Amino acid sequence: MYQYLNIDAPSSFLLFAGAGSGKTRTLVNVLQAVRDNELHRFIKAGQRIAVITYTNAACEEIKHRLQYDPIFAVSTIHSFVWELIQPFTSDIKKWLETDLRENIDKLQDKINRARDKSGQTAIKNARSRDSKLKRLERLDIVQSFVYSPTSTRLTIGSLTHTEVIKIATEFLSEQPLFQKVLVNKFPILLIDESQDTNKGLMDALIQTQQNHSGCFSLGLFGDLMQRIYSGGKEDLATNLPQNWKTPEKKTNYRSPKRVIRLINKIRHEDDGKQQAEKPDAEEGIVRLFIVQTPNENKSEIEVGIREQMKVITDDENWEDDSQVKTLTLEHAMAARRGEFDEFFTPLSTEDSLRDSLLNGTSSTFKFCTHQVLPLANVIRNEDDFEIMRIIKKYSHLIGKENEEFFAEPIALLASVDDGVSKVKTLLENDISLRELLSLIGKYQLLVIPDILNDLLLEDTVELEEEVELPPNQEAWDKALDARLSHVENYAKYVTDELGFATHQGVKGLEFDRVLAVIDDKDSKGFLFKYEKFFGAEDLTATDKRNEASGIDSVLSRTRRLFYVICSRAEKSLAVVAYSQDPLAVKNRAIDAEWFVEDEIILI
Ligand SMILES: Nc1ncnc2c1ncn2[C@@H]1O[C@H](COP(=O)(O)OP(=O)(O)OP(=O)(O)O)[C@@H](O)[C@H]1O
Repeated sequence: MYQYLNIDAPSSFLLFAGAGSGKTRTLVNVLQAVRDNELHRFIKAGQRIAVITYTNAACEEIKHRLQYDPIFAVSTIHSFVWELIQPFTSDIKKWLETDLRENIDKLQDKINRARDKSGQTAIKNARSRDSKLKRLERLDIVQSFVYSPTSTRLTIGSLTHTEVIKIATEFLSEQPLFQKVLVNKFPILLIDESQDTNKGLMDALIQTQQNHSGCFSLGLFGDLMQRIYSGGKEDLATNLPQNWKTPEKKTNYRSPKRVIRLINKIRHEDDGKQQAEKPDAEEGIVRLFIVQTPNENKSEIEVGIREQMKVITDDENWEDDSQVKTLTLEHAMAARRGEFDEFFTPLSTEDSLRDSLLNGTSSTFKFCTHQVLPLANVIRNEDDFEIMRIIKKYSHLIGKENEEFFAEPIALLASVDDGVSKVKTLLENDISLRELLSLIGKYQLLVIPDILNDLLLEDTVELEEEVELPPNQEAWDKALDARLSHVENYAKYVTDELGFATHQGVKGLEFDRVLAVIDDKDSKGFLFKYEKFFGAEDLTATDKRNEASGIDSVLSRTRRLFYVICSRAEKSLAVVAYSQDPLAVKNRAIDAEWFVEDEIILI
């Protein structure tokens, strides 16, 4: 594949291959080879190699494997296109003006045609129109636009995630100059997980490649069977330009034989592509546990299943939390099982906090995870050196810039000491975040962000009347009552150190032992329905029609997600299906030849 990236005679290619076939590994190896052989040419020409991945975690992994060499620009698709469009302020402004006007007209039209002018929908449309009008009016004063893939704070010049993709797509499709900017800057562009890249943008990139085929190589990696998000280019494999290469990879290097047989069977109902085992593959073990619902003891049941897996596989690690990855459909389900729901649930119900809660990026979350928890930890361990380092670094209490410290250093250090020992006593119990922060605030061991500080003060201030808190603060007010252990588990969850992840979040990852929990009732989503897929719930006429005519539907989406989760296992796999009709699930699993009778355990 290295030869495709020869910048004197580049080729473009699509490497679509099944799970664990080494796509990501190939991507990294090929890039290392380019760097080893052609580095000087790129540096001389002031050019870089672009790599687009689907998540920030995947970005980090690839950057790490490429030793953070600056010749590679590794980013998510949003960050990548933002970097490209950012200098074009006046073009962005023009695009935004047209887009806002079109949307305002559309909304106005809907409002005019609404039968009930004071109904919920009409009111929502009017609100949305007004906010767009306001944005349009203030467009003139924007000096430069801003975009952050992680921040949810919108300022007057902010662009949304959708907008940066749309703008880049339109610029690439309609401005030859913009295509030139891209290919001059990045003569090689590789996209991992390209099955989920926005369709319009993908078309524009392929068009760009066709117009610059002599000096630009576009390489796409992915697997249509692992398409989880809508909006991707479904016909990517069947509608490629003729001069593209389509190398194949048929071996699964990740999973043991039994898992490969299972995922081959799952895939058999979709595009039918099958994988072979690597020569030294182990046999591996899979089991399907079916649990009758409703059931209130899911956590205990899953602990029991892990004990059974330990015996079945003769692998002690099934009992060790850190050695098993439990996959749930939603974060909320992981939060309950991973005991971080007291902190997570109230914050996750607030839309404006949700994204930063999941990637742990906002300053208030960081305050909790990077200041409060480490401080509590070193106080618990009586690590005096670290205690002082953290307090000094974050509190501004100890140092010449604090007049109080300057005037009476000994008294102040005594107060810090007092505070630390009170915190230590408090930490002997699983106290709430509120209790801990109150004490930290009282002794000024850290600088508490305003949003939390106001909530801590509330008890002591006599309020004349009940004040309604803004939604953000209300959510934080509830989260402050979380026990500290829940905040600690949350911090581990967002850094992937807790043994839980979501079905959608594990694309591209691999784990020795996977416990995949299938539980529609506990999830609020409507995109995936395992009960239907497993035959425990009737299909609607539309489901049947879609399935028969190959239209993407809840069944095909669920099948692909099932393929993704089962294909993460490197040694053994336990699928736990909570169902209202265990027998139907069992029959379907046997009929489809996913599992044999001996591998199915009814609970
Ligand atoms: N040729 C190879 N020889 C040995 N091991 C390999 C080879 N190719 C890949 N592997 C190993 O197999 C595992 C899966 O590889 P990789 O993650 O690159 O696959 P992938 O195709 O990107 O998978 P997925 O689509 O499921 O994310 C990794 O542990 C990788 O190191």
